[in-house]
Amino acid sequence: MADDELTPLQSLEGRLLFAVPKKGRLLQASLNLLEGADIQFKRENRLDIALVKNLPIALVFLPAADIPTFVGEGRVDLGITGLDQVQEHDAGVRELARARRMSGEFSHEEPTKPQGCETVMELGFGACRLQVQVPAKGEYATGQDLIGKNIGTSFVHLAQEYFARLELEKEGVAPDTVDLASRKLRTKIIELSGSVEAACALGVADGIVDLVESGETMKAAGLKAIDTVVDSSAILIKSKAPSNPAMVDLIAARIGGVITAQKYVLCQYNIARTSLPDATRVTPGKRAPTVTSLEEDGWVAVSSMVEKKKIAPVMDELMRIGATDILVLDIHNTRGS
Ligand SMILES: Nc1ncnc2c1ncn2[C@@H]1O[C@H](COP(=O)(O)OP(=O)(O)OP(=O)(O)O)[C@@H](O)[C@H]1O
Ligand SMILES: O=P(O)(O)OC[C@H]1O[C@H](OP(=O)(O)OP(=O)(O)O)[C@H](O)[C@@H]1O
Repeated sequence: MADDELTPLQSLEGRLLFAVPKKGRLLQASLNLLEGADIQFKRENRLDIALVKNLPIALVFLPAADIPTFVGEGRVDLGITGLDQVQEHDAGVRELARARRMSGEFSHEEPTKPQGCETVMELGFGACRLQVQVPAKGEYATGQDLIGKNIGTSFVHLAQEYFARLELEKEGVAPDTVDLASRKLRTKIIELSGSVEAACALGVADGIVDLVESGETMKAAGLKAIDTVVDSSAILIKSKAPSNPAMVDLIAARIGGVITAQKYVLCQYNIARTSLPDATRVTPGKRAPTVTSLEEDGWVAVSSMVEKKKIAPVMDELMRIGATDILVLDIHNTRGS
């Protein structure tokens, strides 16, 4: 039977599973990355699995918060999610392990694959911070002031660890010497699944632990940040035992190429050979600039990758050292750079 005659679930056999956020802040940038890496697929309406046409891969569309679980348990080979979600998942795994230790319960079921996920690379989008926030006009100024209070959050495990540390610090105990979950938290962590910023105004919480990007939501809700728990951005993660490591490397190389292309431009110009040391200083390239002789004696053409965000001052500097015919070109894709 041909692949297109099978239902997606039937034809997953032999395919690398790649989890992609099914909605929300990371969806569009993730789809752009897949397109740049020439991962071709058609997502049928309401189906969360899509077979890739040109590679032995199946995409699985999952909530960003669940992707670390699927990858960490080795059910899915690769995934795109936020570092905040990976850290929250890891904190949950630590908590479960501690709870099991404390109750004397040990799992007899040995996992068939190594557990946990590894970061392959940062993806250059989805930058945000998980911050402790309190009413801007209220009495709380530090995390310590919130000890014993009510905290609203979707990141319950990270919040629990954060306040466990603060409580230990306050008692003068070094957090690293104590099992964080082996003691009862005085601070009350209240799990909320969205619109966390409303919790203080509505009297549910004294403070919250929530994501901030532009700060607009926090400002509109009359909150201010008093501490940062995680500095996050989107990452590519892989399972510790992927089904096809060579395919994981291929996808990672393709995605890496797209990210580099998005981050850099190619700067080309002509310059007197005597000024080449200055030029190399201004545009060192990722490894070294490419220098070609020109027909005109004493002149060379230089070509070098420059970070997009630095290109304007670099062009100013090139003009200053006597470069001419300066061109800046977009890079469509890269590999091996
Ligand atoms: N304001 C933001 N700016 C940038 N990235 C964000 C922002 N909010 C969240 N993120 C990133 O996107 C990830 C997914 O968040 P998002 O709110 O889009 O999830 P979701 O799956 O739609 O869940 P929910 O239904 O809880 O909102 C976060 O874990 C974080 O890494
Ligand atoms: O600093 P800002 O740029 O304003 O972004 C921060 C907001 O974005 C996220 O929520 P999202 O809009 O994804 O909705 P949610 O509250 O349903 O999670 C986050 O939980 C904040 O509420």
